[in-house]
Order: sequence, then C-alpha cells, then structure tokens
Amino acid sequence: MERIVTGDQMQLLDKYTIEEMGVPSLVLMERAGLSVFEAIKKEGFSLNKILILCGSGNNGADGVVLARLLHLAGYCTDVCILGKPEKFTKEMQKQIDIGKNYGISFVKSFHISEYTVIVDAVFGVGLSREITGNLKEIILELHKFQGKIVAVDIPSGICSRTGKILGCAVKADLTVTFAYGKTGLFLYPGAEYAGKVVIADIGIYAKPEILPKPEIFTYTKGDLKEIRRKRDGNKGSFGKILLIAGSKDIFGAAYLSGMAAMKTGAGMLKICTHKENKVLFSCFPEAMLLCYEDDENITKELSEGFQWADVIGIGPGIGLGKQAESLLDTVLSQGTKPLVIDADAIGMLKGRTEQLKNYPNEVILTPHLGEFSRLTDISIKKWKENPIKITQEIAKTLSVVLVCKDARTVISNGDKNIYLNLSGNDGMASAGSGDVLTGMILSLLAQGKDGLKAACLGVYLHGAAGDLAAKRKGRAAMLAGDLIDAAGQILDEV
Ligand SMILES: NC(=O)C1=CN([C@@H]2O[C@H](COP(=O)(O)OP(=O)(O)OC[C@H]3O[C@@H](n4cnc5c(N)ncnc54)[C@H](O)[C@@H]3O)[C@@H](O)[C@H]2O)[C@@H](O)CC1
Ligand SMILES: Nc1ncnc2c1ncn2[C@@H]1O[C@H](COP(=O)(O)OP(=O)(O)O)[C@@H](O)[C@H]1O
Ligand SMILES: [K+]
Repeated sequence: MERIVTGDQMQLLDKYTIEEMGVPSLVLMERAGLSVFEAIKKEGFSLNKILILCGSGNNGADGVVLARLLHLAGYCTDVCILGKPEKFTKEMQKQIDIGKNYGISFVKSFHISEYTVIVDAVFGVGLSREITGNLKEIILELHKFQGKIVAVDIPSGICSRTGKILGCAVKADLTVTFAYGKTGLFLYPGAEYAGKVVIADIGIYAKPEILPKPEIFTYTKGDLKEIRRKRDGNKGSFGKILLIAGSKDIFGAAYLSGMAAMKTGAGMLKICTHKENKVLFSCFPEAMLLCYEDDENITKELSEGFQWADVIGIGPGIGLGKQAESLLDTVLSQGTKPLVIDADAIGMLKGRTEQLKNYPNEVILTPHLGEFSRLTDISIKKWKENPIKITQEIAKTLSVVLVCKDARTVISNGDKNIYLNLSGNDGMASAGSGDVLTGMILSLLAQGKDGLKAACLGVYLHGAAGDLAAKRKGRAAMLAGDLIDAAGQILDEV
C-alpha cells in the first residue's frame, strides 16, 4: 500500500518536518535537488547542455540546487530565473547566493534549440492560480522542444490536487516528485503531462495523526498477496456467489461476470438469468443456473438462493424492465448477505436509496461516471473537479462502498481512507470490462474480504490484468475476456 497526497497535504507535511522534526528546509531542498540529479542520470538522457527554468518559490530553489550539482559534476548547465526577485523565498535567495559562489551560469534569455534537456522548476505544489502572460508563452514554447523535459515535483501548470491544467502546463517526459505521489500527477490530464513519475524520498516525516484527512492510498502488485488461497481449503471455503445477471437478449454480461468470479478463485457460482440464456451456459458448466421465464415471479427461489449464497451480485445485463426492477426489489428487501450492485441495477436505484441505506449488510456500488451522474445528479465535470471528496461524500450519504469507475477509479466507504487506483489502461475502455470487474469483486468478497478491501483489491487486480492483457494483445485489440485469463496469471505469480 502506498500513500498519495494532495499538494495541500504535502505542504503541511513539509512544514511539520521542518518545524516539529527540526530538519532545516535547506537540507530537504538539498536532498530534493540531489534526487532529481540522480534520476536524470539514471534515465540516460543526453546531457550535452541543460537549461533549468526556475520560479521564485521553493520549487525554483530546488532547481538552483540541481544546477549546482550538475555544474559540479561537469555538465554544461544554464539557469534562467523566470520569477521576480521581490517574490523570492528566503531559501531561493540563499540558493542563488550559493550558486553564484560556485560559479553556475545564470542566463537572462535562451533558445530552446541549444539544449538537450530542460528542467522545469517554475512552480511546484505552491501553484495557486492560472498561469498567464509571459510565463504562459514560455511554457507553450516548451511544447515545441525536441529534447527531454524533466519536471521538479510536478509539471508547472498542473493543479497538484485535481490534475487540471491551470492556464497551460509543461509536458514532461519525467517527473521527480518528493516524498509521496501527488494526486494531480495521477488524475487526468495531469497524468499525461507528468510522463514517467519517480517518487524520491527526501526525509519528510510526520506523525500519522497529524495527516490531514482524507488519507489517500493506492495498491501495488505486492498487495495482491492478501488474496491467498488456503492450502487445505475446499470449494465451500472459497465462497458461494449468487449472481443475478443477463436478460432475455443479453447473455455476455452474465457470462463475463461469472467467469471472472470463478477464475479469480471463488468456490461456487449460481447465476440467476432468463431461461433463454440456458443453452448458452452449456459452455460454462461450472456455473449452476437459476432460470426464470418472462414475467415469472421467482421470489421464493431467490430467497433460497440468498440463504445458500455467501455474497450476492446484481446488475450486469439485467436490463431496465419491470422484471429487472422486481429482481432488484427482492434483493434489497430480502437479501442479507454482502451485495454488489452494478450496471443496470444502479440505473434503477434512484428512487430506492432509502432501501439501499437500510440493507442489512455491506453494499458495494460500481458505477461508471455516467451511471454515477444519473444516480446522484452530480455532473461528470463536477466529479472530476473533486473526485476524492465527492466520492467520499456520496459513499457516506448512501452508506455504501462506492467504486467510481474511470481511467483513475476512486473508492470510498465514506470513512477517512480513500483509494485511488493507478493500474489499468485505455484498452479497458471496451464493452464488458465492467462486468469482469463485478465478478472479481464478488469473488474477493466470497473469499472473505470486507467490502472496502474486496473493492480496492478487485479494482487493482482488474487494472493490472488490463496492463498484462495490453502487453499480450495490444490496447486496441484486447477484449474484456482477456482480462480474466490475465488476472489468473497475475494471481498465480504473486
Ligand atoms: N522547504 C520546503 O518547504 C520544501 C519545498 N520543496 C519544493 O518547494 C515547492 C513548493 O514551494 P513553494 O511553496 O514556495 O511554492 P512554488 O515554488 O510551487 O510556487 C510558489 C510561488 O509561485 C507563486 N504563484 C503561484 N501561482 C502562480 C501563478 N499562476 N503565476 C505566477 N505566480 C504564481 C506564488 O505566489 C509563490 O510565490 C515544492 O513543490 C518542492 O518542489 C522541496 O524542496 C522540499 C522542501
Ligand atoms: N482509460 C482507462 N484507463 C484505465 N481503466 C479504464 C479506462 N477506461 C475504462 N477503464 C476501466 O474499465 C472498466 C469499464 O467499466 P464499464 O464502463 O462499466 O464497462 P462495461 O459497462 O462495458 O462493462 C472500469 O473498471 C474502468 O475503470
Ligand atoms: K515544476
């Protein structure tokens, strides 16, 4: 598990390290400059001539440290200070004085074509408004640069909280960020502007209790070790899933969800679907079936299913008709087991939020942003301006684990910890991916994880499977079904 912070949180962590732990600001800065120096060398960029653009704040001061280190190591380096002297922080003034003592080259103007690497140390997490005027022109000119661009902490112009572009932004090949990844480096469009992100330890420390809430975290491959199979387990110990999915003309969603659940380790699966799909399940004999006919009332059979199952899933491909509504009502009124609600079932939740809140067990909702927007009347644009906070607030209001699916999926149970997912790629933006995710989350729930854990691990695994499938098949050609086999391989590897 790794922590991610907003720029505001980072500034508090810097302050705590300096004021409470007693590490001088200049020491942190020296480590910051050194870590960028090392990252640039490691990347193997051509370092014939380097230009460092500095603002007047401490991001600029990091840039001057870097210039000194490069100069001392014998690299031809120019520094151009774009910020006004009257705005220099005391650290920036100090670094300029030190730099002058070491004889580094300060230039007043430059031609970008003379350089092989340009370092952006104009603004860091202190950027507080849109970039305009002369600075904007310079940043836009950098878009034409043919060499490599390295951003210090965050590309100038990217909002460190939302990833939004404030006026204009530097497009970096490499961003060396300090202490923790910043949300703005991972949310789009910031993620595209940051290029490769390297996180450098510079000695930031704060007692956990002073960390401003909500805390944001993400998973990496090692976290999948939590999905461990019991050596002496039997099919009962890996959980029983009742999945209500598919409808008269829709078979694929039920198949993909069910297959994803079984192939990520669930013990038993019963699929409740329309009778017409029965023949199609002949290629999936591992699944048991509970079939209904048009307008048939299967409340009794479903109740028995609720008794049998450890977890319940409803939604993929069930449609929006009367029968689908009645299935959802039966689940909400008679189900007692942990429940995953997806796709069409989310579309029918609008008048049923009280029932949702009263459900006697954990509920996980997995809307994509369109479904989220229709359910909450919050526009996608508004969500994107504050995805962390809005996801947390709605999760709390609805008393659910809310999985807002996007290129960067955000998950919250309304509590202080928010999950931001970094695995996955645009190859997953194709029909059926969401159905696969539902199956994976159900599987992890059935294997005993709580709602938040199952959602976060499931989303991480789903994205990691997407990354492996993209490597095997290519992002354009991969299909939702490819995620299922890839996930199996990933689980086996960890
Ligand atoms: N001692 C510290 O606090 C440390 C700071 N570090 C570096 O310092 C950065 C943060 O430094 P600062 O807080 O000084 O902030 P920045 O250097 O990011 O920029 C702040 C300055 O830019 C001005 N500004 C903001 N938006 C502007 C706009 N649109 N147009 C023109 N001017 C604008 C502000 O008024 C302020 O003067 C971090 O990103 C990191 O690179 C690191 O060296 C670690 C230690
Ligand atoms: N650009 C992307 N990068 C990473 N993941 C993505 C991207 N686009 C879509 N996804 C993921 O793919 C899944 C799509 O789900 P959904 O929209 O419900 O698909 P469907 O309804 O077709 O099954 C989500 O888990 C989402 O996070
Ligand atoms: K920067």
